[in-house]
Amino acid sequence: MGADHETAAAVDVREVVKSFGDKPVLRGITWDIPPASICGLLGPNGAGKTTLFRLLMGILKPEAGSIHIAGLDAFDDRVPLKRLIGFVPDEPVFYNYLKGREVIELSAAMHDLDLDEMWRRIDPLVERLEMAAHLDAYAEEYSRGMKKKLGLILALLHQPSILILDEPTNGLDVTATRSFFELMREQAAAGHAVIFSTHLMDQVERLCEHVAIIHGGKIVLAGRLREILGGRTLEDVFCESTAS
Ligand SMILES: Nc1ncnc2c1ncn2[C@@H]1O[C@H](COP(=O)(O)OP(=O)(O)OP(=O)(O)O)[C@@H](O)[C@H]1O
Repeated sequence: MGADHETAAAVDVREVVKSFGDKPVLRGITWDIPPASICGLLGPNGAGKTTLFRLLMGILKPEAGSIHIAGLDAFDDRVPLKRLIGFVPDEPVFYNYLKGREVIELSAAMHDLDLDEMWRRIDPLVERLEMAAHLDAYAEEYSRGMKKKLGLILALLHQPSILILDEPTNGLDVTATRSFFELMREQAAAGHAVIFSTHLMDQVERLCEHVAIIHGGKIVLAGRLREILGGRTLEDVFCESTAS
């Protein structure tokens, strides 16, 4: 797989190209994401982070190149991959006629989970995210942060080995952000890969072992955060990498 680390990559992206109409967005993305680690994806507005995540999720198909996740093709094998991946989109959207509890149960049914077992497992997470009091309200009426929390619960419902999170802490309050950090560290400690996009440098510095910066349709910098920083701040590294 050509990874720059000892273990096989959880996600292996090779020379991926994607355009919208005649507008090229990704011009040859190559990126290895190791298992059992937290990787932050940074990039200026419009750099293509969400587009790349949609490609990883098999929502979009690359025009050229390949994406393999746990050895499966991200587009052709997108249905079996749903069992391995938990995804939180930038702006989670829910059916307007379902309460939070029903959204969770629908998602559990789609993953073929036993409801009693699922609730026993998920209740502590619901408590940690302070969502227990809101599960009988309609999810579409939730605040932005509450929608993110429900999205995170859904992403973790089926115990995926890879988490893909698009700006996961957008809208989260201080306590919820702290809970999110703890949860992500637990996921990585359990051997799972966590990939998340953000504009918040301090979150990457506090949470991530690996980082990647996307700019001009390419990954311009990727690797272990400590080695990349070399004593500089991530903000400095980011500004240098995205200057041209
Ligand atoms: N469905 C679409 N149709 C046309 N253009 C699109 C579509 N989706 C994204 N784009 C364009 O692709 C480019 C990358 O967008 P994307 O949302 O992937 O960037 P991003 O890095 O996630 O940005 P941000 O940090 O602002 O969230 C932008 O120029 C955007 O306008």
